[in-house]
Amino acid sequence: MQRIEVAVGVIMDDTGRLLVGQRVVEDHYFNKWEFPGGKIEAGESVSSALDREFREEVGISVTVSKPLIELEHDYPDRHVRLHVHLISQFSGEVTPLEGQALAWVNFDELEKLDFLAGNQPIIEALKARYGT
Ligand SMILES: Nc1nc2c([nH]c(=O)n2[C@H]2C[C@H](O)[C@@H](COP(=O)(O)OP(=O)(O)OP(=O)(O)O)O2)c(=O)[nH]1
Ligand SMILES: [Mg+2]
Repeated sequence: MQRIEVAVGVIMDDTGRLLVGQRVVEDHYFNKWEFPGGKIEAGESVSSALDREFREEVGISVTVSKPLIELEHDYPDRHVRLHVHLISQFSGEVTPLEGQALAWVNFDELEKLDFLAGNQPIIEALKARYGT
């Protein structure tokens, strides 16, 4: 199976809450929570893919981001490599442009969400860095 390269962005607000979205595509992962992002197109860097995906899905332009973690996960129907960046600067207003739910959640709330299975290492990395 082909490995899909994915750019994923984590934004934390001033109070330590994280931006999460709920998937709207009606595939196996319908309604699962994720960090916004999407597939990296040919010739794109992670940063430019992030900026494009956040413009399309969340209505903001990503101006500064840095790598947090890179990981691979095998789902039954697809293998993904997630390039996860922490976004520290953006412009525009966060807006759910694809009809998806978007929410700002703290770590306690994050743990209760039905997240994509591949995301546990991301959550662990965030807790190691910011959690109590
Ligand atoms: N955006 C995102 N994708 C994730 C996360 N965790 C995870 O395993 N994935 C996987 C699920 C998908 O197979 C893939 C992302 O692809 P996607 O379906 O969101 O791609 P896309 O936004 O480009 O959407 P499309 O144009 O193909 O419809 O990465 C995550 O936290 N955020
Ligand atoms: Mg997406």
